[in-house]
Amino acid sequence: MEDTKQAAGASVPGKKPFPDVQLSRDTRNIPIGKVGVKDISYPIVVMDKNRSFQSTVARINMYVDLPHHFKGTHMSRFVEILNTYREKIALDKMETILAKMKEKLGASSAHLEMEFPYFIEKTAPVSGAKSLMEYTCTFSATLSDHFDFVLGVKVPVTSLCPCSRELSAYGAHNQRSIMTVQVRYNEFLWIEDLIECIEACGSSPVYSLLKREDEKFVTERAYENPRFVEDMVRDATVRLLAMDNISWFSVEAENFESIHKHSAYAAIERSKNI
Ligand SMILES: Nc1nc2c(ncn2[C@@H]2O[C@H](COP(=O)(O)OP(=O)(O)OP(=O)(O)O)[C@@H](O)[C@H]2O)c(=O)[nH]1
Repeated sequence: MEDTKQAAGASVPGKKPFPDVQLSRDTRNIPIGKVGVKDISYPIVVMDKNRSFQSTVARINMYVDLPHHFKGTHMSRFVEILNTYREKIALDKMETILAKMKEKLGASSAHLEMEFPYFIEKTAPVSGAKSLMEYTCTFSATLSDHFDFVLGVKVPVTSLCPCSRELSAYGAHNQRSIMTVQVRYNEFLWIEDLIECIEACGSSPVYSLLKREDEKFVTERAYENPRFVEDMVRDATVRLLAMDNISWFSVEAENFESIHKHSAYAAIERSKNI
């Protein structure tokens, strides 16, 4: 009877009330860890080390937990909350948005994930030609009894195989690799600084624009700097351990092998307990 009353829901004057099916009771006794909306495309603002801020478009996921006795969550409220912050969705709003999600959805935990392209101006190593390069970044935040935030970046690099270089009379196989880094930190960390740290771990950084003199330079630099996936994640670990403000990290390297159909892969995760 109680449930039927609750399920009566909102109404429009003169019309039959809309039943609130989500509020009805579920009897399977199974709570849900994450339920919500996925893949919303939405404008956000990201702090930019050189230009103060940068506007971009994120793919956003928003989830909350759902107690066992409710049939469903209220999907429309996630988007309503997002719309409240419209032009102002940025890193410093994540905890506020999560608190609103918990409040409006009566949840004990809330998750907010954003994946977005971030652009950095790079300078070619010899010609000095400038161009914008896109990096895929992620913000992943959770609010339960405490706030947790993880910054992630996918950094493309060139890797040149040390084994191939040793064995071959000419050249060495080399390929584009993706290094994926995720960090928890105590003091503000620029995306640019994290990218610079990871880019140094491959055989060479990659660029959007290279003239012929640059091409010669990056080809030779990679040859002089061969790297296995193991070298890449170990070098990254040394560098990330030396960054005092980082409390936890995970780093992965995937080399899209040019002599195989599969990739070479390595990963390291460390908590610094600071
Ligand atoms: N919970 C849930 N809702 C879904 C799903 N797929 C679509 N929806 C729809 O999400 C819409 C919005 O639901 P609510 O947020 O409860 O909408 P509402 O009752 O108008 O909003 P409130 O008054 O704030 O509760 C409904 O039309 C649902 O049918 C699903 O898989 N689960």
